[in-house]
Amino acid sequence: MEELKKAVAKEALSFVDDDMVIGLGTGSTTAYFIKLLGELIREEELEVYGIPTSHQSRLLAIESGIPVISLDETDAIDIAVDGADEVDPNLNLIKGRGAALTMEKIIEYRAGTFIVLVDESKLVERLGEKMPVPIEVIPAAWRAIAEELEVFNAKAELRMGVKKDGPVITDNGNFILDAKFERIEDPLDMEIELNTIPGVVENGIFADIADVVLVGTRDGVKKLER
Ligand SMILES: O=C[C@H](O)[C@H](O)[C@H](O)COP(=O)(O)O
Repeated sequence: MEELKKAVAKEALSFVDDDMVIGLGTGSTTAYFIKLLGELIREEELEVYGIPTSHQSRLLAIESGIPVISLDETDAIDIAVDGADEVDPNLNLIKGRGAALTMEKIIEYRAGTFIVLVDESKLVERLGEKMPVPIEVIPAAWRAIAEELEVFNAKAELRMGVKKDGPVITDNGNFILDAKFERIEDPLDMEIELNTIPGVVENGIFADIADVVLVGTRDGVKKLER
């Protein structure tokens, strides 16, 4: 599995050019990309800037020698590269296992080309088949929102910390609800609908924003495009 992640990360380097501003996703697959991007910048003396989507990607980018900037320091993001938890046949995604979904969506929505890196185990027929939808919520509203999600036939659990007592706190200081849906008929509709609940900051359905999905398979890297 690690080999497949490395292979897609390497393939994503073919989208990188000099003078680019690149959105840097979060997670184990993107971590390979960030390290390889650092090497490429050094070897080819590129003038490339990274916009991190989390503390994780920011720290790793700095460690890898990638100059980092923030969203308000640039007019345009050329490409963004990130992993995903599920990808459906229309290239709609579930993201947020690492609780970084809000900043990821802010940056990837604005990128000229959004490139997703996954291994073949992430491909599903229908979103929500295997993974819950992570929802970032204002802490004071978590219980009310969890109850409201029952209207959508979803069972929500408050995500708890590992090596920390109590709930996970996101980079933005919020909680995460993991919502297991019985069925998500229309990902775009559901994405919009969830964000209308007061107290929801953002949800992990990324409908209609991936341009390219690079899939690591045992027979090599496959490229899916919208
Ligand atoms: O918040 C985390 C992100 O959405 C990750 O990009 C996603 O969970 C994929 O992570 P990984 O590449 O580690 O499977």
